[in-house]
Amino acid sequence: MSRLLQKAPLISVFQSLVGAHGRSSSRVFGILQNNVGVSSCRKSVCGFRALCTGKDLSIKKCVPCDSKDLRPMTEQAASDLITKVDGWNLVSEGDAFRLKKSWKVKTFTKGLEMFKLIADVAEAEGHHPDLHLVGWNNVTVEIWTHAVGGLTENDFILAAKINALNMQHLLRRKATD
Ligand SMILES: C[C@H](O)[C@H](O)[C@H]1CNC2=NC(N)=NC(=O)C2=N1
Repeated sequence: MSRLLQKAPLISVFQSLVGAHGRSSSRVFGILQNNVGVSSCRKSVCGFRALCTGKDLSIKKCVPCDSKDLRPMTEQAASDLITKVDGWNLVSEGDAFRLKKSWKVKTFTKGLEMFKLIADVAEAEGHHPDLHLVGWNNVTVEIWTHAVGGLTENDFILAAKINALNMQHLLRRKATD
């Protein structure tokens, strides 16, 4: 491998790496720098952390929240990832961020059925949301990583898996439907 690197001058490797993005190298580094810690589940590649794309969030696995390299992600990283989980909002509680999404369910018991579906995913992932059922048919789910007091990729994985659940039969049809 080192022989190969000796052949390819570093500058051309670097240009090929950042040129395709159509962005200046500082812009690419800026994005990468802001996203360190976003993909705690990815090994670093040539010193850069590969970025997680939303479409693969729902098939990823949460990492144990007590793993040593887990730390809260930056606001920029969270703002990038929130676009990948449909219907979820980034809300700040004090100086920390959480993910939040609400649904209207058909009945109180269908709200509890929804909790059970979400609980099964949370247990399978070892990562758990806060569940609220208010005014008999208003469900709100909040997710953040308690162990680090902020957001990690685990939270977005759980949100994506919740989005992938078949819950349509539990939900009230929107007025616009
Ligand atoms: C060891 C295990 O990862 C921890 O107990 C888990 C359980 N579920 C969790 N869920 C959430 N949302 N945050 C945590 O820090 C957390 N920790």
